[in-house]
Amino acid sequence: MAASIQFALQSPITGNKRNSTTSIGVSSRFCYIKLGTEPSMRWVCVKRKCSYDRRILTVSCQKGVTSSSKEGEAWKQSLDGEATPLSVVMKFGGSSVASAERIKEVADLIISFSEERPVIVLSAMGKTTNKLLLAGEQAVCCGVSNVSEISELGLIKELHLKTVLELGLDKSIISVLLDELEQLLKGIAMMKELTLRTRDYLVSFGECMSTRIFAAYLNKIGVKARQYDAFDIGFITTDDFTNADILEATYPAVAKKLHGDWIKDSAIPIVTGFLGKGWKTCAVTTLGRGGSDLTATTIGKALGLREIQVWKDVDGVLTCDPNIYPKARPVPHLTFEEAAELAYFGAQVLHPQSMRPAREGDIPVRVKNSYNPQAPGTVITKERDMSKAVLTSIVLKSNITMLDIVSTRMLGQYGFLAKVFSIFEDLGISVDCVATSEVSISVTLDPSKLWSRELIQQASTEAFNVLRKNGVNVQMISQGASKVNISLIVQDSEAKQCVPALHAAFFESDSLPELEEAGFSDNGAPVPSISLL
Ligand SMILES: Nc1ncnc2c1ncn2[C@@H]1O[C@H](COP(=O)(O)OP(=O)(O)O)[C@@H](O)[C@H]1O
Ligand SMILES: N[C@@H](CC(=O)OP(=O)(O)O)C(=O)O
Repeated sequence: MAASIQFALQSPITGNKRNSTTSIGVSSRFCYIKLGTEPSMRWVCVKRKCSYDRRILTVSCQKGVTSSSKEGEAWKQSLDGEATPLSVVMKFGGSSVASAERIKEVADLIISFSEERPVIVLSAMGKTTNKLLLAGEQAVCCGVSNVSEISELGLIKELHLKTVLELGLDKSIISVLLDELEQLLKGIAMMKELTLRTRDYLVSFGECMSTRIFAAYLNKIGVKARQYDAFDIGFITTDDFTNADILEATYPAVAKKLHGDWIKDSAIPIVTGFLGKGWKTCAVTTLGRGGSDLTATTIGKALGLREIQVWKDVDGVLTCDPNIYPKARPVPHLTFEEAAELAYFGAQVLHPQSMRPAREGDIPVRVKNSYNPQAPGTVITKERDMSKAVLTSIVLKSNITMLDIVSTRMLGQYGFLAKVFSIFEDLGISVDCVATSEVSISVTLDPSKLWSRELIQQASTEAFNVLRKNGVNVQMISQGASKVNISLIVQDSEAKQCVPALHAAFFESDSLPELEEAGFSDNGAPVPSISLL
């Protein structure tokens, strides 16, 4: 099939239409078009079914979103007209690859899906990322000569070397990285500082080692695999170290590399989660904690895959955090919007940004349990049957700050809210929930979006009743435009008791558990929000 496409592009700025023959590449479901020749113009991804029409495409160009034309050209050459045979991406979190035994189990799981031709994304083994960060903190103050004695460095070495040994692999696959890691820690000790940039480079050792070990193990047992560092295959990000955003240029570059290599010599790609490369600095960046989920959905969208699988240590997305309330149960279906809200409000199970590429590519995300693969898990799609849904899940977010602004000067005035929010903007503080009256505004400060739908009335009334019966004073309620969330703000000291009470009311029997008498401290201290999704 030819993949050269005629598009009449309409400039979003001038409104002028201009004919443009934009040669592009296609993946199995998408095609990418580069708008303009300047590097600052963005890639646009459209559904492949549109790609063979001559049609007007109106697009908005985002400032600051960049793409390299060189990559686009190379990508075009490799993908022209060809659908990728890769079909799913499977991401395994730290808990799924925490030991040699777990790695063997995950390898067996992948082999059992061999007809899928998967791309594998891995996080660092177990709690390695936390240990690397602690080692970095210790290096800042321990002195160069004591770096070898840092306890976390010892634990990291021990875990990885033991794993390599138990899997029957050659330790040379990680020994260079372990030496480099120690050198880096000595550098930190010498400088007596740990910048955000260095922090990202430091934690990257976790994913770099886990993927090398896993690929080597698959090859050893006769399953052809190829290891990739995400920062070397086109994961191009902003330079916001520790919390970088993926840039549009990533999609064609990653698709080109993974698809092209597969076509030349098919081997299961094993990709480092969580990592990218800053587009200006070219340094290693990270996508925020838990960012491997986002790596997986980005690959899913780039290649237009059939499904994105995120394998965890729980039976899917649950009705609440099982660490707070063990009776939490799996939620079988969620929409992208609901899952994103859950994640924004702090449900640790998914990375807050990870739903965006899946939603844009309309690719189902399945959250599964690598310890219990038979469990159906949670399927996240664009739409689901909402006819019986009242409440989906409860998230508790601690230590948010609530600010009450009271001024009689607001009465009958205009522009007051605008002034307040411009101050937050100047300070770079994102506002979470807002409630207003004629003379006051209450805001909670943290990132999120909120909703309203018919059922919200029922859900919020019932939630209020549950909390009132249990003596909890709701300080603020907020529902916003995204239609999938209500937030109730209560005192920190009462928050953990609210979750079982709400869970029992909405997901269990009719009888409600009584909360213990809780002292209300009204001292304006940070309060948590309970988000009811
Ligand atoms: N609503 C929720 N549903 C499922 N898990 C949750 C929820 N809220 C918090 N969690 C926690 O998230 C953990 C899974 O996420 P994460 O640690 O990122 O997994 P992984 O490292 O395997 O990717 C679970 O073990 C659970 O403790
Ligand atoms: N290892 C990184 C990235 C990640 O996604 O981890 P996990 O999948 O284990 O949450 C972290 O701990 O943040």
